[in-house]
Amino acid sequence: MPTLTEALASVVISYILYKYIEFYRIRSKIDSIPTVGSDSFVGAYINSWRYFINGRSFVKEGYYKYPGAAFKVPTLGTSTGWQIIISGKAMIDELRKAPLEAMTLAEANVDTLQTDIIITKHSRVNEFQTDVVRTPLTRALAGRFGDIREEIIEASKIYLPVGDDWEALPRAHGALLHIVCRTANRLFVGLPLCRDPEYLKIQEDWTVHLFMDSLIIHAMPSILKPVVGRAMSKVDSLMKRVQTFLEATILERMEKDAKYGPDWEGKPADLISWLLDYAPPENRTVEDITVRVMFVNAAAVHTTTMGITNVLFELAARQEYIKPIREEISEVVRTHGWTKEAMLRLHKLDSFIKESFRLSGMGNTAGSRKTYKDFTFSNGVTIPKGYSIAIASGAIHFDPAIYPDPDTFNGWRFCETEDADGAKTEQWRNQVVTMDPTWLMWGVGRHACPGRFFAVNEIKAMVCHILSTYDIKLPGDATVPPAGTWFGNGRIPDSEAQILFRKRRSE
Ligand code: HEM
Repeated sequence: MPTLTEALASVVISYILYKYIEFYRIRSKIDSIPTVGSDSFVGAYINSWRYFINGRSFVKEGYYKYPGAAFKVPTLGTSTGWQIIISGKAMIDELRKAPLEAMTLAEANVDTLQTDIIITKHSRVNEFQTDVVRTPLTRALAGRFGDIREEIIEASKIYLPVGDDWEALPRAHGALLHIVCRTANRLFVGLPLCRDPEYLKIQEDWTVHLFMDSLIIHAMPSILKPVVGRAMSKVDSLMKRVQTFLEATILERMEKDAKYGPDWEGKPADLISWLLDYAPPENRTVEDITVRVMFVNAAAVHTTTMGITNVLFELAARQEYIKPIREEISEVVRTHGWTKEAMLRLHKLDSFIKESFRLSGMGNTAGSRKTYKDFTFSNGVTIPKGYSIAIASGAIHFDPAIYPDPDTFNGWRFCETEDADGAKTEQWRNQVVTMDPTWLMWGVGRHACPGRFFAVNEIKAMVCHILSTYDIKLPGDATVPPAGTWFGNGRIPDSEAQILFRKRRSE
């Protein structure tokens, strides 16, 4: 009879042996793609943690070693344990055009976020909410700009200090998160729900739970994932709670649709109406619409918050930009009022935001996809079925051949050109929302971010309100913005960093 210790030891040894055989089986299918760092069983495991902490250096190394080609890095964030990364115009273009039957973002998300375990039946669904964001939500931005601006102003009164003297806003990132979440939900679900503290807290928190839970599930032995992973996740109960907030509204809208047809008088122009308009019959349920409202919040809230936080850190650190941007705002608003049209004409601010996005980044890679079948690029690189692929966006955004002097912040990089004699001409090129193979903030192709127009309008409207109402600076008059933290492929702004505010005195 083996002792308990012997029995446990044999379970552990069998598990390691199984992982060892599995590792080489999975790797053998992508052996032709070079690895950054070690690709041995132990070396790759160590590197997957190093990639989690400092993925940027891996992507940069691969980008310069294998230009226009593919390389792979070990990662904790996919079920194969590998992330294949590509660069070069031709490969990016082929990924952009890859058919949905070959690879999708949704499948990459199912894998990275372990949604089959965490949100089970809602994991692999018809993604009509993407069409809703792309079309009716984006079209409504002009008509609902007044509401968006009003919510920014009202939320700022609560979350931003407004004394005559400098006052620190501790954890600026957290305060901005509340403003962004309220503003987004003014558009998504309207008043009064967009100001309900419990509803907002869930919308702010649930995405964080999803990310953290998925990381823990990736680290578990496969056999435990479905039961332990599911049991520990709070996401299901949060979804049920949001359903109680939305149920009466969704039912009332469905009733009115049934009674008066789809265009009844007084129908609110919000996410709930648009989702019901776009939902196939089998998806017109309270539960399904609730889940979509949560998915859109997940896509919209933390991304936009990171964007505006980085922009404000840069502005507070680089005081010399504040005056020209304020002048531009006054001039444009004098002609166009507080409208979406005005936001479109803020060229200097647009360039500043784009440069802030480029330098502070948010992701190290973009255009994540997982393959449903083998996919071969025209240069002969094959991505086998079931593997994850992405573009080396972080390295591309710092490539000196594309962005001269890439490590230097130049807020006018995208709104000025310099001739051979160094004379500068104002010329607006490449807005922040415009995509191309060298500007990958929004991903690529059919999965490219459909919410980018809303995100940029919201960020511009927030900057306009803040610069018109307050002076801002960093503690100690620092001229370098707070550094962010990298986790795997993402960069999170310093959540402890402060911004100082006072009632506007300067021009
Ligand atoms: C600064 C803010 C934002 C950033 C940086 C951002 C970035 C991205 C990126 C990189 C993707 C994946 C693209 C790809 O894989 O090719 C994406 C997808 C998506 N984003 Fe955004 N996003 C932002 C804000 C928003 C907002 C405000 C919304 C909604 C109103 C939104 C809705 C979506 C949706 C629905 C998708 C999925 C598209 C699909 O599956 O085809 N995003 N976003």
